[in-house]
Amino acid sequence: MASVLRQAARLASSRCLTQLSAASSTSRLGASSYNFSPSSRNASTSSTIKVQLDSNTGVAIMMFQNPPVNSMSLDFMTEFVIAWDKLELDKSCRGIILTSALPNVFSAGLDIMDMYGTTPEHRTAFWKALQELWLKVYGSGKIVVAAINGASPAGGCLMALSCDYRIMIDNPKYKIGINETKLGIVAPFWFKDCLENTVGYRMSEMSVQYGILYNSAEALKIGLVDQLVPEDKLISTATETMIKWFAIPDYARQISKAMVRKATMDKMLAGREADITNFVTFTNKDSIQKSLGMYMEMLKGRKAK
Ligand SMILES: CCC/C=C/C(=O)SCCNC(=O)CCNC(=O)[C@H](O)C(C)(C)COP(=O)([O-])OP(=O)([O-])OC[C@H]1O[C@@H](n2cnc3c(N)ncnc32)[C@H](O)[C@@H]1OP(=O)([O-])[O-]
Repeated sequence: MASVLRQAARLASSRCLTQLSAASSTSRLGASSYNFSPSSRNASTSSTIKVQLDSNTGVAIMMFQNPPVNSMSLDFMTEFVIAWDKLELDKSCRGIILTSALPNVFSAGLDIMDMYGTTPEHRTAFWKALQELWLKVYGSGKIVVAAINGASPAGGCLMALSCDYRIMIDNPKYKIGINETKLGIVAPFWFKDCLENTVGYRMSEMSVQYGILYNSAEALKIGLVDQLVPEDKLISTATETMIKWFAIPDYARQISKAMVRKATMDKMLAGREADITNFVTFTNKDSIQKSLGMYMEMLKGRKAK
């Protein structure tokens, strides 16, 4: 317990855990009384991340708008982390909903063009940015809900897995999963750990090897998402869910969250440098560059058909 408390304190001092006063409890709110617009303010400063914070409810909605498919480029991830840090520092924000401002896609995962034909220096910066983003989201003391409104493969799935609760639009055309092997590449251990922590060992073993993308109903069945809703109910359900979570005292919930996530966080923090080296060495290989190039061709060709 002492080490968990230390970790919670460390996260707090590194701004991952935000100390929120019990006085900010939203017991004055009920899901039915939720009304976003009057008190919401646009807290966005970036071109690819739009943030709307309702200071009455404490709910922030962070929308990805990096057309065409919200791929996680170095620029996108840098802007994400800047926007995230602002929310972490904002004491009026108690929870964050991650969603997409684009139709049909939550996020297409890592931007393949950042991995294909780029220098090792660029890929080092790219991977560091991804680690940073993940550490912030996974280690956050705020309540984080993914409102998955479209396709969410690979890095998009990781982003959803890093949240506390996942709500997906009930539509079989939207797929989610860790599909890296289908591209001829390997998801790092922390992608696998997040999946395993969520759906269990056997399901992860199958998923990561076969690179399975699950439709919404399948994702619910294996526990990869927690709830399915019609499209027009996605944000209202995410907000109502958040408000229910607000009823739990923050401090107790934050320490419990840090305790549950500690082993996964520690593994990454201890292996960060090695993980970067692994990624850069792996993506230096001609065979991997060839696979990435072929995959990009396939994506572009699919569109041409
Ligand atoms: C080793 C480390 C671990 C790796 C983790 C990862 O996340 S690896 C990533 C694993 N990710 C995947 O496997 C997902 C691959 N993507 C998809 O499956 C689909 O794009 C979709 C289902 C997300 C959306 O379908 P849709 O029919 O709505 O859209 P569309 O298909 O027509 O594409 C529109 C444009 O976007 C382009 N583009 C797309 N994705 C990426 C990308 N990641 N990056 C860059 N660009 C991408 C696509 O080429 C096209 O460009 P164009 O021709 O306009 O210049």
